[in-house]
Amino acid sequence: MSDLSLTLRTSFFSKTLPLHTPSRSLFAPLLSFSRVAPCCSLATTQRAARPVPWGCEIESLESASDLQKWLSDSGLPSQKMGIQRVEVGERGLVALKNIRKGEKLLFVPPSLVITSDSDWTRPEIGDVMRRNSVPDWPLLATYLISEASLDTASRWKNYISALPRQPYSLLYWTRSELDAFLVASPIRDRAIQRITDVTGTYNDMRARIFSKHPDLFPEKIYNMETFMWSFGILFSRLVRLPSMDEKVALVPWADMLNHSSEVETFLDYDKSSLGIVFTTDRSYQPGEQVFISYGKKSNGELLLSYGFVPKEGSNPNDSVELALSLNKSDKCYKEKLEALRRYNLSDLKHEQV
Ligand SMILES: C[S@@+](CC[C@H](N)C(=O)[O-])C[C@H]1O[C@@H](n2cnc3c(N)ncnc32)[C@H](O)[C@@H]1O
Repeated sequence: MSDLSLTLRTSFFSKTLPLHTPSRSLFAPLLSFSRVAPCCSLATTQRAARPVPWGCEIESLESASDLQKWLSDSGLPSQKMGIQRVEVGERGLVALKNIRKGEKLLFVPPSLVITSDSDWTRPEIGDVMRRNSVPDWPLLATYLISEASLDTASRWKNYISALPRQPYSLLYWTRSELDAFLVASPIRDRAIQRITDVTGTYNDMRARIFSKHPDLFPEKIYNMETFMWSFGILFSRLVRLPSMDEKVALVPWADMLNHSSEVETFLDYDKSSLGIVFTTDRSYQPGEQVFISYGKKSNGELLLSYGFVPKEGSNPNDSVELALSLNKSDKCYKEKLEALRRYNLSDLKHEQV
């Protein structure tokens, strides 16, 4: 494995963005979040990044019908849901017919899913990526940019046109916005770390690959702005599919589903129907928005990866991280330590206090 893949793995190897995996981390509940939620209007006041020349406005439905037509022409079976403007999440999938509890929906065939194994419209770019053992995340980020820049020559044209030109993402927040809105929150440091990781990954890719093949990777197309966009898309839409060997994938159509903390249903590959599905945990009437779960995440985690915060008080998985310390000179040190262990707080770094 080359240095590059090692460096990139350091940044992204442990990154998971499972729409299906409950999180066990605890983060501070950020009261200030609820003032930004649910649509994160801050997204419009970001650093002065040049917008990418593809995708659409985040609430746009213009490209949605083209997307739907292309998907059904390409093998997506007839759907009980359609893309509509919704109150929660700008655009979402809305029931067009009665949907029963326990029903499987979607059935997106693997041929319509983007993974690290997907064919590149320009195979010579994929060859360079493979030769350099680029890990999944930066590989998929580069794949998205490559296919987006090819416009109608890419088979993903209709999908990319329906992606937001600027996804809601903390990647676009300026340092002073992070300082102001995430004051005293651990999410502030994690957001800064994430921005540093994405920036570092782009710089590595540029130094070790892009600059060596300027004909394949012109800076006009492969630059910090397009990388921020593609990572913003990956953070907010990539799923890990347990039944596909934990592969990470972009699943067109399924990625129009918004999150609700009230539902407990996750995307996965269904071996019997050979498609990506989820099973409803409630019934839906025509006109109701259908939701999945992005995982049992706190408000802070949802903001960090998806750029939104649920309505105040609506997330039963919201949680707070409390930093506790225990002093060895405390005369009740032993008893307190035992009590902490009893409540599974044993990862406390009591040795150092
Ligand atoms: C997988 S996409 C879902 C489709 C997206 N609404 C669209 O129009 O492209 C995830 C993004 O949808 C939005 N979203 C999802 N669930 C939401 C919710 N409960 N409240 C507000 N925004 C939500 C956020 O912008 C998030 O980054």
